[in-house]
Amino acid sequence: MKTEIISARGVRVDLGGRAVLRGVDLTAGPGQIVAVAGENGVGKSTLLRCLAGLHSPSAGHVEVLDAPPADTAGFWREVALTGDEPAWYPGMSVREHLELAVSVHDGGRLSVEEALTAFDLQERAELHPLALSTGQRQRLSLAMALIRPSRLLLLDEPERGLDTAFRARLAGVLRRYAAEGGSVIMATHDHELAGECGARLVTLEAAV
Ligand SMILES: Nc1ncnc2c1ncn2[C@@H]1O[C@H](COP(=O)(O)OP(=O)(O)OP(=O)(O)O)[C@@H](O)[C@H]1O
Repeated sequence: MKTEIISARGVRVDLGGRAVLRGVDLTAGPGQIVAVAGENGVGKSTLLRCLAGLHSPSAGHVEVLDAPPADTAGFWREVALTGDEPAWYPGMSVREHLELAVSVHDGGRLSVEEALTAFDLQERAELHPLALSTGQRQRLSLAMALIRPSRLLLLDEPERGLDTAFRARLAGVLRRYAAEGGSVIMATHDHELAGECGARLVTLEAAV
């Protein structure tokens, strides 16, 4: 029986006429957290986008949940991606954004109150997201990904804007997600976060 959630072999991605990724291998099974590290520009975000079906590899083979990743509704029911700040709905509060995530996905992994507590947003729940600080908005982005059911989280620099105390707390949130059988691939510069999550570290080297 196949147990891998992600299987990427010999992946090459070309952007702007040059290879950004070349010969990249990555696997992850249920309950595993993988931290993808490497210097600025080495291709971490590109790899995540490739796993999300948003870039096609020009060589190699990628399977996510037993099929090539595809930007389809069925794929996004199983996979949550965070990276660039999402567009927030005008006139909707933090709480309403979380309620929306639960209703769109037919139920939550967490209740809205649990998510507000886990991401320390209880006192900001009635504000519009743009009234939050940068780090608080990052916590909301992560809460939107974790409140809904999924089998795979693709997180691009989840530590962005977070203070040290919340980074430690995030490690606990991700460990719990993995303990429930979910897989996490995160691009990160934060080796401490990766260590606290018990993540397997994969360091990308510049494609030559
Ligand atoms: N659309 C694009 N067209 C051309 N080149 C691109 C495009 N997107 C990214 N690149 C290039 O691909 C390389 C990898 O970018 P990527 O964002 O994946 O790096 P990264 O490892 O995530 O970097 P960082 O740590 O700074 O976030 C960079 O040199 C970037 O300039």
